[in-house]
Formats: sequence, C-alpha cells, structure tokens
Amino acid sequence: MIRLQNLTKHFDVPGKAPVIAANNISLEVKKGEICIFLGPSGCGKTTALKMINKLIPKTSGKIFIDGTDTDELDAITLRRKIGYVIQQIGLFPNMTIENNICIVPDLLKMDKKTSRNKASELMEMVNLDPKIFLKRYPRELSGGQQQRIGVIRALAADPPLMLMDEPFGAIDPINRAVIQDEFLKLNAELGKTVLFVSHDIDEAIKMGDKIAIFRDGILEQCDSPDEILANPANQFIKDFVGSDRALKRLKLTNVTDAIMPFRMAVKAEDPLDKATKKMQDRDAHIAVVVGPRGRARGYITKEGIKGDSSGFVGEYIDHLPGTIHENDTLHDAVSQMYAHACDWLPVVDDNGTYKGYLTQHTIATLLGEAPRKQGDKIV
Ligand SMILES: Nc1ncnc2c1ncn2[C@@H]1O[C@H](COP(=O)(O)OP(=O)(O)OP(=O)(O)O)[C@@H](O)[C@H]1O
Repeated sequence: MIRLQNLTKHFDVPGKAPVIAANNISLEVKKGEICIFLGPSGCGKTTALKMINKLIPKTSGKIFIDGTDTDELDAITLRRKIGYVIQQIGLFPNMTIENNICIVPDLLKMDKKTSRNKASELMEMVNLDPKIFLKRYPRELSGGQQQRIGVIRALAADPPLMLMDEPFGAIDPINRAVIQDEFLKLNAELGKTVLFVSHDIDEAIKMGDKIAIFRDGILEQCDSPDEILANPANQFIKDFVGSDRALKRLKLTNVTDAIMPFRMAVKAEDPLDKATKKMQDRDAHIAVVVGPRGRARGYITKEGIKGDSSGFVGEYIDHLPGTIHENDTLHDAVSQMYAHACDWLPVVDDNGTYKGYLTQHTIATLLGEAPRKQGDKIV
C-alpha cells in the first residue's frame, strides 16, 4: 500500500551542518496494516510522516502509494487519499462538530446527506451519541471526546491511508487505553492503512502490526511487535524496549500458544491405574478431571494419589485453581496464577469445555527464558 524508498530529509541550519532528520528510510506497509513509528524525541518520526503528505518537502528518495510515485501527484490530490490526525486536534471552534467532521467531504463537494450519515455512523462506532454531540461546538466536549472527533474527521472522506501523529498523547492513561481500544475496533472494520507516531513502547505493542524504531533519522528495526521484543536488532533497540521485554511479550501471546501438546483429561469413574499410566506415558504431573460435555471439574496429581492403584480418580479430586479462557493472553494467565498462588491453569472455551493446560514453565519456555523440560516438570 505504502512504500518508502531511501527517504531522506536534510534541514539546512544557517551557519551549521544540516540536520539529517531522515536518513535513507526504506519500509513497506501493506494494506490494512498499522505501522507505528517509534523512537526517542527528535529521532525523525514526525518528519518522516509529514514528508508523506508533503507538509515537509523531502530531500531525496521516493514515496509510493498503491504503486503511484507521489512525486507525480500534487499536494491537494495526494491529501485526498490521506487522513491526518495530530495531537493538537485543530477543530474549528466556531463550527459544530458535524461541520467539523464534514469539512473535507464538503470541500470535495461530496453529497451532503451521505457525508452527514457517515459522520453519524462513525460517531456511533466510537460511542458518541450523534443526536447529542453532532450539534455541539468543540468547547462543549472533553479532551478525549475532541480527540475522537479528530479521528472521525480524518476518516470522514474515507481515505485509504491514515497518518496519525501522537494522536492520543495528550489524553490521560485511562482514557487513552479506551480510545486506543476504540480505534483498533473501528479500524478492524474500516481496514485503513495506518502510520502512527508514538514514543510509548506499550502503545506501539498494543496498536501495531509492525513497529518501526528510529534513532537519529535512521530506521533501526522494522518488525512485528513480538519479533522486536523477542529479537531486538541491536543494543539500542534492547534498551529502548526495556529490560521487561519478556513480560511485554506476555500481552502479545495467546494462551493456546503455551498449552501442553497433550490434553491429559481423565474422568472421575476412571480406575486410578489407568489414569496413572496415562500420566506416566506423558511424564505429566497433573491430569484434569472432566465431567459431562468435557467440562473441567477438578484435577488429580501424582503426589495426591500417593501410589494408590486400586481405587478410582473420583476419590482424589482437588478443586481447580481457576480456569483461563482460550482467547486470553499469557499476561492474563500469569496474573491469574499469581492471584491464585498456583503454577498451572486449565484452559477452557466459551462452554467451559476443557482444552488442555499450561504451566508457568511452558510459558517461560515459550518466551525462551527457561531451561529444558520433560513432560510438565523442569529437569
Ligand atoms: N524545520 C526544521 N529545521 C531544522 N531542524 C528541524 C526542523 N524540523 C525538525 N528538525 C530537526 O529534525 C530532527 C527530527 O525532528 P522530528 O520532529 O521529526 O522528531 P520526532 O521524532 O518527531 O520528535 P518528537 O517525538 O519530539 O516529536 C530533530 O533533530 C529536529 O530538531
């Protein structure tokens, strides 16, 4: 969708050497992807973004949108393809929210009814009641509400590409998390390609399909969040993402990725010798007792059985420490393990059906931080 090729910007500074704000940047973002431009202050994120919509002229290099060299497009034609959101929002104070949102469609002489319907639809998608808010003025909205309008306004003319420069930077952390979630949901429906400037690694991990990390105008690494956290390209990236990068990866990884390769389910009416053999064959320490429709009811352990081979599983059932849903993240799983002071959890689906289990050790192994294991035990 968008490709930067050796994009370079030198700012001339009288009497001094030029500032190289962008140094041979090459990257590609596919249709529908969100790419976060991340890096410390002054590394060139905003400059890179503004060269794309020609707010800053580039020194050299190329920018292609859908295969078209943007040098061939005048600024006005180009900007019709691009929605632009900035931290300062820039709503016109003397215009209603509705007219603010429809400013670009109106300039483009698009059908008024269609653009007003679109405005209402977008308002609903970010949980702002159009009946209440469309006729208000910007001063009658909170900062977070105004920022939502800024996003909607950029989307109103339905551009395929969105440039967002620290759009949620001025919003308090709680509202920022809400507006980030709303934007992700909104864009999952709209499928825009998004370039998003941030200096917050957590925001980048949450929002990005890709993260491009810059230092002094140089693109140091551009990869998926998980790849950046798992394999930082150099010491700068390692320091930038933080020493807790393994913990950050927990939020990106689904429970099912750390689930044991065997399900290890038994029934209360199973003879103990059969259950014990099953556990021994897999070198497993735990077996989950399932009831009707495969629901997790409890569990047994090798230690709990104490070598009894003549009885039945039902005599030794312990209460489950809790359960974790198959769609949850490893971060949710670890939080639960700490909350319940346990080192394993059974995984269930929407119906409570038991799918398998994970342990602290399988999580650590998956994140590449643990030694070799056998079964579900560390060796
Ligand atoms: N008009 C200009 N003239 C000279 N230097 C400039 C100009 N605009 C930006 N710069 C310099 O270019 C470099 C990159 O600036 P840019 O605003 O792109 O950084 P940034 O990563 O977006 O920073 P921040 O996170 O603080 O917004 C900085 O060193 C900045 O001082």
